Amino acid sequence: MYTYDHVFQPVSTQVEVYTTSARPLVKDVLSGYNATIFAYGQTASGKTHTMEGVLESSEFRGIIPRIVGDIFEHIYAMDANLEIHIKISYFEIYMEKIRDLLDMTKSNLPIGESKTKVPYVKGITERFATSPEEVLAVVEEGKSNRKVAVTNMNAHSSRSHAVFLIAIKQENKETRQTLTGKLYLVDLAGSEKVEKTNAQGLTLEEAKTINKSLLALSNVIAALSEGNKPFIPYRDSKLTRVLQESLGGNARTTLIICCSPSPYNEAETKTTLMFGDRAKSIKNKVAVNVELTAEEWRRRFEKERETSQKLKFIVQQQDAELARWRAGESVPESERSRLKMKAVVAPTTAGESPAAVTAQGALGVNIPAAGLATPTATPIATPTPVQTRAFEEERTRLCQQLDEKEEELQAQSELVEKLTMKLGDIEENFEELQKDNATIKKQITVIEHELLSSQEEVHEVMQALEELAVSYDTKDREIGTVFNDKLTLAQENERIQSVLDQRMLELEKLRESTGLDRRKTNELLLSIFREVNGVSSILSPKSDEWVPLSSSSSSTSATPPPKVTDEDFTRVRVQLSNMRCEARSLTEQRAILEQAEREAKEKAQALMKEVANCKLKLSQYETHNETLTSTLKRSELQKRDLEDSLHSLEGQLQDMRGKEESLTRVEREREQRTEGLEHVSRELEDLLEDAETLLPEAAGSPSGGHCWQGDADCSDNRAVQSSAFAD
Ligand SMILES: Nc1ncnc2c1ncn2[C@@H]1O[C@H](COP(=O)(O)OP(=O)(O)OP(=O)(O)O)[C@@H](O)[C@H]1O
Repeated sequence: MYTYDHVFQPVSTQVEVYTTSARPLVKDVLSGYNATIFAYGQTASGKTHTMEGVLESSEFRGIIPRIVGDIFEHIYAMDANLEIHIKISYFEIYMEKIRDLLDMTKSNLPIGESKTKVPYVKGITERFATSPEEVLAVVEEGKSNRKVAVTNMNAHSSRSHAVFLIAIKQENKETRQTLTGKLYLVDLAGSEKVEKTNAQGLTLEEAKTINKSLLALSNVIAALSEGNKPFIPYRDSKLTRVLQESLGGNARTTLIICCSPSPYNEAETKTTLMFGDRAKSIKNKVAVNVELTAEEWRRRFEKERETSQKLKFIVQQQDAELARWRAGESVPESERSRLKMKAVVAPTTAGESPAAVTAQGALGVNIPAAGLATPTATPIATPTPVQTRAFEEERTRLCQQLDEKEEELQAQSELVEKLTMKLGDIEENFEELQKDNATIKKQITVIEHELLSSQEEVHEVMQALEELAVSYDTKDREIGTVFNDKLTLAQENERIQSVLDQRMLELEKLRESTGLDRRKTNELLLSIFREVNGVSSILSPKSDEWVPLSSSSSSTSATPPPKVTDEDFTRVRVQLSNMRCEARSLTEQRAILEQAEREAKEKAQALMKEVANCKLKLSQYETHNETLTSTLKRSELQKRDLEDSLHSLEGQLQDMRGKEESLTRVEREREQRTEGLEHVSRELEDLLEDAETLLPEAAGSPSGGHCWQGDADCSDNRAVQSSAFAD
């Protein structure tokens, strides 16, 4: 169950919404009150439609164009004695930055505080307007600037709070009295949940910031609705800080909550309804922003003084009468004091400012009547000439005192103003310094991280270098061993080659000698065969005659063979047996030689194999050697690269150390500056405290003429509100 002042149906028209929720504020603003209209709700629920609508359409125009029209209508019908100034500002709060929509160069405006502790946007553009058209032109300008920002920075219309401010200052040309009313028209950012939008990156940041500022708004509203909270967290976001006056302060505030009827948005709708319900219970403390002229203050002071003198006189008379009664004297009726206190202090509405009357009439705000009327109902005893003179002297003295106090007060106010400004500047500087400090700290952390990672990197590089050096040594040793092996192999190869050459020579010789032996053996065998042939021809069974072996066919018929004797036979037989022996020994020699040849061949083959093996090994070693050499070269290159990177890392390390030193220096300087600033701000606070103690003294003196908000001694407790105009 939620409670609201009014609920509009989906079919409600723009006129209905305006007439019910916004129109009553027009009179309030023109009577010197502050007013605010907020539009709250999730994206696309109709906030902009409600606040702006379609500017050009008379049917679909929203609150802004309608209220502007009404304000001007009222102004046109007002007293000609009033001088009216209308100033317009238009800004948006996006990602906790205040952007001036009437001057795009102002993208991060600070928030300041007026003398009366009212927050305002420092340096915001204020445009004077003399007609509704001019105001609407400013609205259009702001809207188009917002569109430019939208296209430049991704669509953020629904993610920024747009604040349109109309400040109306009325000055009575006769009395110089001024009334100031401010009207804030706020189109809040969409209040949807982050998870529902699937926001990521910048959008997520935006959503978080919006949620943060809307959370700050609901926290402020919650704290205000509880009513007994000593602290209201206005400073938690720029939105609540800027609109501090509108939230539980001096403003008549209307909150329009826009809800979606879709079941999909049930959660958001419920939150929105609860937000509105809670906001409903807040009670603002409204007061007219009136500035009294010095003349008005003096007039009131004179009145007060007269009353006090009369009262004093009555008291004196009554004291005297009492003394007489106490002394046992009877005071006759004719000498008794006839003055009644009531008659002197009887209130009257005469002299009350028109603004206060309007305020009472229109808003029912309990503003006590101002001033005291001269008593007319009861006659006052005429003072004696001595008393009159004394009064006159007293009056002159009091007037002088009043002038002095006024001057003092003026000087003090100026001093306070200056000090406040200085304090503001110092606070700004301090904030900036704190921001710088935070940035520097972040940078230091980043640099420290970088330094740490670089140190780790250097460490890793050093380790890698060490490992490389170790592997380099191992490889070097391996290469040395391989070189030695290669040398030994080459020597072995040479030795084997020489042995091989020797064996080849031996083989050659052996071949030659075998060839010679063969030839000899052949020749011998030939001669033996010849001889055997001769012998066989001699011993041929066909004839008993010897046929010479060499000429058996040709000389058969020519000469008869000689006669063979037994001796010849014996000789031949001996010769034959000798030849047989010789042939046997030769055959044996031949077999030995053939065996030796075979062995030599085998040996040669084995040697050849060994040589081939050696050659293979050599080529393998050479390949291995080449691989090792290339690995060595690569390792050397790597080593050189690593040395280079080590050098550059050392350079970086030195740079970082330099940076670290400079950062430490900056940090030290900053600390010194912070200390200095703190010292200055302490001094300023002391000064302000002194000034504050001096101010009430000055204001509370019997002749004090200024009335400050909340001053209990003041007969008229209407707030004296210094507005942005005064700033
Ligand atoms: N009551 C209504 N009648 C007709 N159209 C409406 C109404 N409310 C909203 N719309 C339309 O719905 C659309 C979204 O509304 P609008 O832009 O006002 O939403 P919003 O809450 O301001 O959104 P955002 O948070 O994105 O700024 C607009 O096209 C608007 O014209």
